[in-house]
Amino acid sequence: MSAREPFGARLAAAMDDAGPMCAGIDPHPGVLADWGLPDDATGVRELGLRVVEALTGAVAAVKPQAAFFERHGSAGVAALEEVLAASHAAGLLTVLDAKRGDIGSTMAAYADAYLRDGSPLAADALTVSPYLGFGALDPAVTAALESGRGLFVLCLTSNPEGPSVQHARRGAGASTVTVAAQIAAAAARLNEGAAPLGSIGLVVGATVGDAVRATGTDLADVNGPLLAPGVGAQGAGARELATVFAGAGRAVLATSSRAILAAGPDREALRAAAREASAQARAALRG
Ligand SMILES: O=c1ccn([C@@H]2O[C@H](COP(=O)(O)O)[C@@H](O)[C@H]2O)c(=O)[nH]1
Repeated sequence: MSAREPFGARLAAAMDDAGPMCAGIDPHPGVLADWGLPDDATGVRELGLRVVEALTGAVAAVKPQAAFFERHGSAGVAALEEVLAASHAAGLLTVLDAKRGDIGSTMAAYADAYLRDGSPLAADALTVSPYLGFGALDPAVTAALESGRGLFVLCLTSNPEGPSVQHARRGAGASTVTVAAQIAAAAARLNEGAAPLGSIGLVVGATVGDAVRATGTDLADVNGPLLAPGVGAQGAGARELATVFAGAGRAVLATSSRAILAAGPDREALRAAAREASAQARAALRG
């Protein structure tokens, strides 16, 4: 067992302090250009480090999107390692958005890469995909719980293509159950008894409209954090957060990337945009 407090407890404390907002670190080519940075590994490194420096204390967590670092090969991955290390040094929680998922034996290697003390790519939490079966995530669940880290399991994603898989039903007659509801129930079982919040969270987009009700997904009983992408560039705002997460608001960590980064590169403007997004999320989810 780890000396570190469980991720759920650390995240709950960070959200109480800074508000329920996570800033995404997504160095798109266009964002790098707007910041006057090159579209290479030095550019993504610089953007990531500036975000961490500017937003420590203003948001509960940062969420580097692995894809934008991997685009630049090994130098980009080295930049991601530096951004993670700077966040840890600053005491800022990290959610690495890499959406890993594979057969159990390979999942164990992903767990080793992202959820093990001493690994250069270790984050406080990792996004994972349950579409090889929730049970295939077991090595990551074990590694996360043993090391005081967390997972966010894709449940109802923010993109329009998600429902074709996530709303699918199994069973017959009145006893059908959706894929999303099964994922939420599996997470709830892993979080049973945890306080103030378990460490096995879900990804539920702020853009999903009526999908929580329509799929019979019980968010109120998950007892784990709910990562809510879709705020800002994908069109969701305070109203959508309040509606989608009614009854479960205290567990929600809203996340926004492009809309916050658009305020940069000026440090004070970036910090002000993040603080404003955080205040709006707090009012919508905890007001
Ligand atoms: O359902 C999901 C899961 C993950 N994401 C990721 O979040 C950010 C969103 O970026 P914005 O610029 O705020 O739109 C991005 O890294 C996605 O890969 C998501 O959008 N939806």
